[in-house]
Amino acid sequence: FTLMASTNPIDISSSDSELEIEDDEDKITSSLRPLPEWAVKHGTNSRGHARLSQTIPSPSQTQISNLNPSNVSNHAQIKIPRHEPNDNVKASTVVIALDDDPEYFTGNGNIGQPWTVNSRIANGFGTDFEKLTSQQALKRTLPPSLQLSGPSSKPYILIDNVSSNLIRDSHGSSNLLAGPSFSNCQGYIGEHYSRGDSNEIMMYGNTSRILPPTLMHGKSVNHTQIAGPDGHAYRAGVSEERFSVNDERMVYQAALEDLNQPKVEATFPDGLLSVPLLRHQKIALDWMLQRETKSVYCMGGILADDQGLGKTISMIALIQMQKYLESKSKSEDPENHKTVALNLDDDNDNDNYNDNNNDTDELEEVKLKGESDDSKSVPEVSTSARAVSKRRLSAGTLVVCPASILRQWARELEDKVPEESKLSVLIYHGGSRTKDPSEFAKYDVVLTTYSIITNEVPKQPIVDDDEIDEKIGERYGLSSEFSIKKKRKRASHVGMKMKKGKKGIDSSTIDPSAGALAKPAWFRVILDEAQTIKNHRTQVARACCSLRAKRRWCLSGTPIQNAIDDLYSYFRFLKYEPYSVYTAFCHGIKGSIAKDYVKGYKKLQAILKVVMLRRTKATLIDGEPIIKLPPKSVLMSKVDFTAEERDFYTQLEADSRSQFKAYAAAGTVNQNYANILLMLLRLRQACDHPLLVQGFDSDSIRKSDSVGQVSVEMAKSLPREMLINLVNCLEASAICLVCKDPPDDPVVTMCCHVFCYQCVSEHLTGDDNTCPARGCKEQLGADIVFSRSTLRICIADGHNGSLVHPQFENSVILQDEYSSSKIKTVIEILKSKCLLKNSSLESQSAIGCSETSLSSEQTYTETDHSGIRVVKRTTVYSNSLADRPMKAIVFSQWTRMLDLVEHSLRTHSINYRRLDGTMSLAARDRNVKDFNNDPESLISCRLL
Ligand SMILES: Nc1ncnc2c1ncn2[C@@H]1O[C@H](COP(=O)(O)OP(=O)(O)OP(=O)(O)O)[C@@H](O)[C@H]1O
Repeated sequence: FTLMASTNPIDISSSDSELEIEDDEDKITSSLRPLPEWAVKHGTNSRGHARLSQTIPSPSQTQISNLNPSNVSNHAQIKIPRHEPNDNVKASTVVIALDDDPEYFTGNGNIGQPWTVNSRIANGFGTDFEKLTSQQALKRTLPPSLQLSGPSSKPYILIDNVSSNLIRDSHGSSNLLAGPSFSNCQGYIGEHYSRGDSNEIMMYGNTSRILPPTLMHGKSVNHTQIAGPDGHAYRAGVSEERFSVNDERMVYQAALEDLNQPKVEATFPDGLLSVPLLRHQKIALDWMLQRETKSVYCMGGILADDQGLGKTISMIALIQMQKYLESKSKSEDPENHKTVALNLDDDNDNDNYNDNNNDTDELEEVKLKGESDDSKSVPEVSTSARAVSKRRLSAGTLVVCPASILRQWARELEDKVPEESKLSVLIYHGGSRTKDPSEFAKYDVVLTTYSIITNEVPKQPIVDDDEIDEKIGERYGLSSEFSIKKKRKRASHVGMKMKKGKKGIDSSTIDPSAGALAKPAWFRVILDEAQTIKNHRTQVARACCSLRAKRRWCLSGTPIQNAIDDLYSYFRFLKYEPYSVYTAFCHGIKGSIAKDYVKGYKKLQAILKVVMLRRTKATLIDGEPIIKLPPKSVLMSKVDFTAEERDFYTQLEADSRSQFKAYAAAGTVNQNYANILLMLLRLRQACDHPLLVQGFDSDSIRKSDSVGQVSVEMAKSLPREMLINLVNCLEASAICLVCKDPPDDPVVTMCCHVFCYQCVSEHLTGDDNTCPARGCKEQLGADIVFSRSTLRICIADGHNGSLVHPQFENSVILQDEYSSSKIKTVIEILKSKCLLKNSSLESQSAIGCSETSLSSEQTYTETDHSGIRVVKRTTVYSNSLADRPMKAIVFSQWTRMLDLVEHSLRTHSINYRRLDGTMSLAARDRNVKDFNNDPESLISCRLL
């Protein structure tokens, strides 16, 4: 994902599907959004009520006023600008956020970094992690009566007693390692929401708002200081939530930040990458090379740099460097090279299994270098007699990532590696992917997704046995060492059994159902967005742990999202002994923290130090921030309704109130929980554009849905209770029952099982039409698989009263062509911030102004107090944004809103590209490329 000189966001709030009840609910909570009195007061469900009251800062009066037409929250948020360390930087970017969704500012993901524009952004709201969070949130909030129906849905993330209290933030998730961004976002949210302002477009620009010091870039923010136990510096950025000296999160965060960072930079030969590595990336490279070559066991680790610091490019540098060193050592000493280099049979994976496994020979093909016609730089396999006798299939580097960033990896490999040292890359994805594992040997890098790994690789067993061991151990006072030995014994027993009986863990080479990916011994496996495997009990985590690899890496900007347990899954994948054994992890880490958290976290710090490298944007190297970004400014614009829009909103609110009262009078609030959330959602939609509130016809459903018309027709014919039941099933289920990942494009079957649409679609058209849920024998068809939007729209259509009031039926504000107040404001901002500036730039270039360099490396010498001369280097970035063109990103939560914004963009001849979750990977990729590279476009708005 290509950097732009700076980026200003415009947010209209968006997710991939319409009418996101659970997102709405989640945001209500996460943003401390005031709720209307009628929704709060009657929140009779104890869980829901508790949660609501927790999140509402002041009681009813304020809440009511905030839903009054004059105070309706109608924000659009604009972030302005940051630029990246990229010489190719072409433009500045405005991010406009319509719909007041503070998730953009939670430091969670790339949205908080407008300068990293890539297809991940599309993922930010539509898929995996965010979805999971909101689904969980909804699940927690839904009354039991709404959760009973459908298949039992286990919570996806199990939070242990030890850690959940320690690290949950006010959103109930993540951010443990978020460093200053965590504090920033708390501060920001506190500041923003405590003011109770409304009807605003929020804009991040160079002006207006005085930001807390922690938000100011360019200031040398001392990270440890922010996290430090005295709390002073921290307080500057935190207005809503204050931490006591003894707050464990602070202790933990300080412990982690205090890790002694390595400082040695690798010497990276010219010509291997087309861009120079930044200093922190060279340091990462050196550290990774050390881990891969000097470490006796666990050859790899966790690169946990903050989002956007260039983990991908650091990894590509590692791959290139290893290839370079290999060819160098080969040319210098060909004989020695043969026997020493890269003996994949030393695979540290599955120790007990890999030795002497002659059983597998007959099932394996061999692709030793030299036997291949196309002997591109396949990692070399030792030609030692032992290795040859074992005849194991080998392959290069496997990168596993979410589907949404697969193309981005490919693009980075393409763009950042010059022609003369190109890496051969295979994208292992899609129905027509090869079934021949020997194909992998032809490529330096194979890119694939977590879903495919889950489908193709046999899973390791769940570690529950260990837990039993642990309990027994505790009961009888056995030491953790004893338990570990016991576990090892048990593991070797399993290994023996596998050798003989061909069953048990990692039967990849003997399990006929194992797919191609499970067959080779990989030279290196990289898990990008490794938090995907944070729950070690999930199939995806167990499948990743079964991959056979010599070197293993986890990349994650948020390595701990929920609990210390998250780390266990990485340790298990990395084979980081002894903590890769659950008992050792529990005794050695969780137990220590439970006993004395200060000491416990210090210990964890030391344990992590070995395998984890983490830097944030505020990390200093030799007193200098590792990356210098221009300040991010936030500008909030208040948008007034027109008289007609205000009438519309007032009427909608009145209808919603009376509907709610009717539920309350009938004692059916609990049963109508989903409807109540839907009513709140409608009110928010009305702030964007009244048309969003109107029901959609089947055409508009089909336009944004993967399910077909037959499904819509069937849904229309179902009783309302059944539709609600299906919605509940869909929203209570955090994982797809086929791939065991958070569902991508989730659908629910009539038998109440939830899948990714892609996962279940094979069962709609293939030979086997039975439901793929375990034990379910229901026949499936396209007519009984429903998407969320189909269900919600059908529910809403039969829901008199809360939709458009008859008096507005023919109103002009309900026309596609109508440009709502908020859309008008967006266009105004785009014109004033971008078009004006860009046209003046154009005229400058016409009179011969040259583009200034964005960054340059400067070397200078300093004499320290002992008289030693120290050579220092620093990268200087141009602070001037004035000479760069401006690009903009417009977010919305609703794809329908994107349609409406698009309409206005076209009307005003503003060039744009669209990006949303309904688009194919190829289409997304094309649009991202266009957005980044198209010199024609003065402004490209990516609508997410
Ligand atoms: N040395 C460099 N020169 C030029 N561009 C760079 C450099 N390092 C990183 N970038 C660019 O910065 C952007 C962010 O990098 P990257 O995606 O690797 O970050 P990341 O740490 O992997 O982020 P995330 O946690 O979101 O995955 C990319 O567009 C990348 O090409």
